[in-house]
Amino acid sequence: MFSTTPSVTSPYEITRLRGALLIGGVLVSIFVFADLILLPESLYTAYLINRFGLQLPLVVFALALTWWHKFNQIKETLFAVILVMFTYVNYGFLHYAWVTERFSFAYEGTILYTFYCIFALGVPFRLSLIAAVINVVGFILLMYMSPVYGERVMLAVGFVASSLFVGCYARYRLDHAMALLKSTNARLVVLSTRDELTGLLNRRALMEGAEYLLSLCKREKLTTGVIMADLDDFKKYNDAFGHQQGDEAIMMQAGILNEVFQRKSDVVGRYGGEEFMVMVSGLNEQEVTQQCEAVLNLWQERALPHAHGASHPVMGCSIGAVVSKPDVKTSLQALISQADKNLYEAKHRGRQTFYITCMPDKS
Ligand SMILES: Nc1nc2c(ncn2[C@@H]2O[C@H](COP(=O)(O)OP(=O)(O)OP(=O)(O)O)[C@@H](O)[C@H]2O)c(=O)[nH]1
Repeated sequence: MFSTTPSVTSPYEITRLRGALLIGGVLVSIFVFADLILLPESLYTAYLINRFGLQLPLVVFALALTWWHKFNQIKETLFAVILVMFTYVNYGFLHYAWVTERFSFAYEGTILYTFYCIFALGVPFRLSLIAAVINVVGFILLMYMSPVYGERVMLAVGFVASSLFVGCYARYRLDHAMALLKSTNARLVVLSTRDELTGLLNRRALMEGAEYLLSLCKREKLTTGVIMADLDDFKKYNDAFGHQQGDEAIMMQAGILNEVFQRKSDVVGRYGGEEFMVMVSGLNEQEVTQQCEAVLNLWQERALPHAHGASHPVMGCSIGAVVSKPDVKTSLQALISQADKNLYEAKHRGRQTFYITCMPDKS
């Protein structure tokens, strides 16, 4: 049956990630100039190898992978792995600078990398936490091997550990808010497109779906059928058995329509009150006739006793249908109006029957 669920826009997300990776590469390069001012010249070669030979290629590698068809499936894990590798490459230089020159290279990059991967590249909470734990353990081991910051070692460890975990917690809150937003959105889509009683499309979504199917039929040169079904003597039924039981008959009608019109492309909805509309595609008059008969037969099988004084002893419906080979001028309103006329003809012919015509009329 026709669905109105919106699809995910991943091409935009990929473009955004490419932009974020490019900015990441530019940031690394800018920091190179800032760092070179502070570093002793003897460390230049090691530093440049570390940045341009190891860190930057990691960014380029991630950027190249964005063109891979499986990138979407691996991107979160990839960015988490890159975060750890990036950080450990930096630890390598920190260690080297200390061992060779007793130079205390800054540790703040560790925090910046984590924030960049978590927020700009979107590494989710669990992977962020795993990466943070690995990076904090690495930092503690590094401080154990080379006390780069002297008596401020504990302060550095505390600062790195708390910053990384604050980042992870913020990611957790963000993931939670996003999940809530997603489920609320999905709920809103259901509320705005579905009829509460029957679960079928409501009038607005029905019209949208029907317009869409009609334009598809025009483009693909397919026939289209509009079927209007209206419960018979429903006022009498309501008066005799009450509104609640009346609602159950309406739900029964929805169930019957769902049973008969099962194709994904079928547009099935509640037109209003006890009137329903279905739009089908690619079927000829004979096939639509069979579907109308199937609906009436299923009502007969249900054998739901009708109110005293109704035109038939059991509940059923009348159906008006129209089949058309639409052209550019064919409008949905014209099809509905013809199906409605046919419905009243079916009512006029004694109810629990159908009346079908073709548009334009073949006779
Ligand atoms: N229980 C219930 N009744 C509804 C609902 N929507 C509309 N109705 C009732 O459906 C009845 C429709 O009555 P009419 O338009 O006179 O049609 P009818 O009695 O079915 O007569 P025919 O269509 O000529 O066979 C009204 O009494 C409405 O109150 C609903 O959601 N639940």
